[in-house]
Amino acid sequence: MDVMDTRMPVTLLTGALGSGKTTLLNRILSEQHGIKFGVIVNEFGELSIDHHLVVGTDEQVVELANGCVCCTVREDLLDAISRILKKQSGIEYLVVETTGLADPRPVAQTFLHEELCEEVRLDAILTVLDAANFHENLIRSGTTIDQILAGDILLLNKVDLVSDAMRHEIKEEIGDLNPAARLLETVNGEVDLRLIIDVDVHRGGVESENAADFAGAADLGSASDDALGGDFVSFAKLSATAKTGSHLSREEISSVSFTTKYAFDYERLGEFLESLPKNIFRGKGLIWIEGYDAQLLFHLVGDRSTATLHTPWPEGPRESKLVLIGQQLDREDLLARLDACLLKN
Ligand SMILES: Nc1nc2c(ncn2[C@@H]2O[C@H](COP(=O)(O)OP(=O)(O)OP(=O)(O)O)[C@@H](O)[C@H]2O)c(=O)[nH]1
Repeated sequence: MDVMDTRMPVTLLTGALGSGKTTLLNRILSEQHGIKFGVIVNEFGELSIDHHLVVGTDEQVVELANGCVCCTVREDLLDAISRILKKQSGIEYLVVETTGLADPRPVAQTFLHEELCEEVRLDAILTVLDAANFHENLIRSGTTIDQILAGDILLLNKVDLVSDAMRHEIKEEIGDLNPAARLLETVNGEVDLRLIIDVDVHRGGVESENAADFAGAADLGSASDDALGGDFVSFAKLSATAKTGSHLSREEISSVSFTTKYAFDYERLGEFLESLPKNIFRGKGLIWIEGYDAQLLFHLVGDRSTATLHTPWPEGPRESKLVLIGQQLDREDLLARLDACLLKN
């Protein structure tokens, strides 16, 4: 990095649903590094659960509205970053976590926009890969390949869940797809932060190797801007329109969200979660179980689910939130079955 470069570095954190992005983010935020991070999270599904799971303070964490950041909410991203820059909150470094379904390339393009490029610089695109669901994710969504191709650093996470032979096979496949990227293996996102954060300093001036691609893309963006009266928002809208309904509807991926102020019955909820259909490959929830003072944190990734006691419920009325993501979901059936797990009397 140029020693005079005072722009705020941005790490773009991407990777398939449930690959371990929030786990890594929390690791980054929790370590003693003396850097004040700002975080922007974007989730797929109408409910934000990550917002409650990220360890930063409210002031540090900005949540983007529902949507896939690569398709529909790039304007929000631009606004969110501009607000962070204006706030003078002392934030020195920004991490943007995209949904697991986002192509990071158009998101990265946002940082090259003239409104931002003098104040922020893309440090690296960090792609988290789920070793346990590597092939399933490749088959399920074309964006998994986009995420691998775009990554400057690839973290092969969850290596604890696969055999050595499988790990080697996956590493070879990744190497064939993106030989230029730095490939690191991790469990629960445990990694030396110097290898992933502010890498152009630590690697001696190597800024995002894929940035050149985005520079080209940004030029294209400017050309469209001129045609639209030089207004980036219009360009973003145009791209959004062009892309809306593209990859998510083609892949028939959707989400069902459920919130309730009633407590769940432990047994009934357990039976429901164990009998989830195979077309649901991601689930996340913070759930109130009758008789428990701590929130139950539920995660489903592929065919593996965990339920652990999280932090105690804050004072006041309790509200459970659950999101299920999959292909060709039977929304009415899922909502009715969830409702049947509640204790309403
Ligand atoms: N066994 C194992 N589990 C992991 C590892 N990393 C993360 N997990 C678990 O995987 C689940 C999903 O992790 P998250 O960090 O929420 O994944 P994410 O990529 O943020 O998920 P989305 O926001 O839905 O895309 C959680 O239950 C984590 O505890 C790992 O290396 N090994």
